Amino acid sequence: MFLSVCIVDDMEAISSLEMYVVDRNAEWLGVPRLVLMENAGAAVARNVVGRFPGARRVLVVCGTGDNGGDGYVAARHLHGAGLWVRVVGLGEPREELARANFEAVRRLWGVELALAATPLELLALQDWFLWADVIIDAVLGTGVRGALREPHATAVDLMNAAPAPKVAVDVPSGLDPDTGEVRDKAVRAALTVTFHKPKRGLLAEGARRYVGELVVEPIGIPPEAEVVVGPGDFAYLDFSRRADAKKGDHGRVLVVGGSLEYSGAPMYVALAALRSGVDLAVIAAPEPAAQAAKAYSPDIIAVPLEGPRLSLRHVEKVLRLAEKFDVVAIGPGLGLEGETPDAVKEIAARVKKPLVVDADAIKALGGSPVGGPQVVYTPHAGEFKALTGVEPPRGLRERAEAVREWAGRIGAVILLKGRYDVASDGRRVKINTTGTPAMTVGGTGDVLTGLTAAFMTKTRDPLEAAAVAAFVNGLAGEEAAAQLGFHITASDLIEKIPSVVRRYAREDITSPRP
Ligand SMILES: NC(=O)C1=CN([C@@H]2O[C@H](COP(=O)(O)OP(=O)(O)OC[C@H]3O[C@@H](n4cnc5c(N)ncnc54)[C@H](OP(=O)(O)O)[C@@H]3O)[C@@H](O)[C@H]2O)[C@@H](O)CC1
Ligand SMILES: Nc1ncnc2c1ncn2[C@@H]1O[C@H](COP(=O)(O)OP(=O)(O)O)[C@@H](O)[C@H]1O
Ligand SMILES: [K+]
Repeated sequence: MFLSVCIVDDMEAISSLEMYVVDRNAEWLGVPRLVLMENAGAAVARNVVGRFPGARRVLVVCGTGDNGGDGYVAARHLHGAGLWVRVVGLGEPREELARANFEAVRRLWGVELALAATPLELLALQDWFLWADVIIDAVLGTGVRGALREPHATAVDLMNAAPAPKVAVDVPSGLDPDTGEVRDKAVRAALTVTFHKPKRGLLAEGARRYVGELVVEPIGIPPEAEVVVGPGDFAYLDFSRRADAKKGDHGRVLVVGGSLEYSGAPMYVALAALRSGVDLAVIAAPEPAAQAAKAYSPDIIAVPLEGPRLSLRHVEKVLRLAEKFDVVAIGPGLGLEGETPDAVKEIAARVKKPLVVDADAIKALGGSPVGGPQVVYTPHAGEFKALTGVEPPRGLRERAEAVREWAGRIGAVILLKGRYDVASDGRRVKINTTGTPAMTVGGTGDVLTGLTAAFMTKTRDPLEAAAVAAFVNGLAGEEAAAQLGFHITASDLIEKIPSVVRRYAREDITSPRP
């Protein structure tokens, strides 16, 4: 199966953030989150009946988030299996999924449901905790933040004080799902039923006394959700702004590109970066391209490099300039004449900034690619061959394996563009499925470079920056093509970038800390 190549072995632990991303991307692939919740709750019910066959009386303690939602689903299934079920809710859920399952339980006259939003109200239900043969802990899961507040803390105390074995939903409440640490207290479960993959904290040293026996239950997340780029991946990018922000806080991109023959490519990169939400996009280009950029748009600042093409005599100036930027994109429109390849090599080797290497710069570096934790190559198939010496395989499985292998060898991120874009950092693989054949028009790769550089100012994870850039680029192309058919230009993509990003990114304005 193709995707087994890309998926880390299924007992691999994941973080709560990775779980959130997979969950949202499964939804984008068409698996409703309510289905995931139903499968999760049903898995809990199945394990309760399976592991405690003598149990008749079950108490389910539900928080106000989706962990609680799972609890309400489990309550309904256990009730349906003929057990005597009582439910304590620590407040009415706000989220629609948990709310839907809360409402479903509330209407079942055979299930006793009590709401307890304060420690006192919980203590009034103490006999329910003593009544139960099994207690299901559906208070907090991967959404836990910080020290336990009330009435959650009292709920944990009451559960731990009760003699009945506890079954934790996804994560024992109070345990940090990523580190396994317990800040003040946590449910000591006999059994933890976690979903899809174990959260890293469940396997941590010392977590066992809270986790008890661990069961990992599939909940219907397709393997593609592990590798596809989707709305969940925006969680890696920070688009928020502080009310007291100043120019440059939100990213400065330097584009090293252009030549006597080509002036448009670096402009596309700079304009795409600006539309992606950076504060400054500056082009360092040979004079003809710099003049063209200045003439074309007041949004672009162009620093002229004298002569018709990038040469060794420009290297020091470009390196000095780069110090004032967050990310450097090099390649579009440079050409490969004269000293340009050597100048590219020199700049790539010495620039101390996150770097996006595209187009002619990939060819210039071909034989001796530069690696680095913040280096991203964005080749199409021909440039991939120039970079690695091998044709990218045609099959998606083989393509993903080749990109992962070469990203590992070079020690950089490679985003191989095509019908499906395949990105890897040598370990993880991301596959972008958005886009349209209308995008074979010139310049769409430059737009992708601008998006990638811009997003690298929003995260420390260059693989995610490149993956989300490909996702946005493809959707921008789809939206432009929906209007214009196969007559789109790269400029049409740039115009669509803001609305695509705003659909998925959280663009909060955070009030500055006093
Ligand atoms: N992702 C998936 O694929 C699937 C996920 N699923 C399930 O969703 C769970 C994650 O749900 P989730 O994100 O709603 O978080 P969850 O753990 O319910 O807690 C949020 C609530 O707790 C509260 N709260 C937080 N910290 C607190 C504290 N210290 N002390 C007190 N309260 C605190 C917080 O309140 P707030 O901070 O918002 O005021 C909020 O109300 C996951 O573990 C799994 O079980 C399944 O359906 C299957 C598919
Ligand atoms: N046939 C296609 N279907 C969907 N998207 C495509 C297709 N061809 C290219 N793209 C997209 O167009 C963008 C540029 O790709 P490509 O044309 O290979 O680069 P360049 O413009 O550098 O030659 C990428 O985002 C890629 O995903
Ligand atoms: K829990």
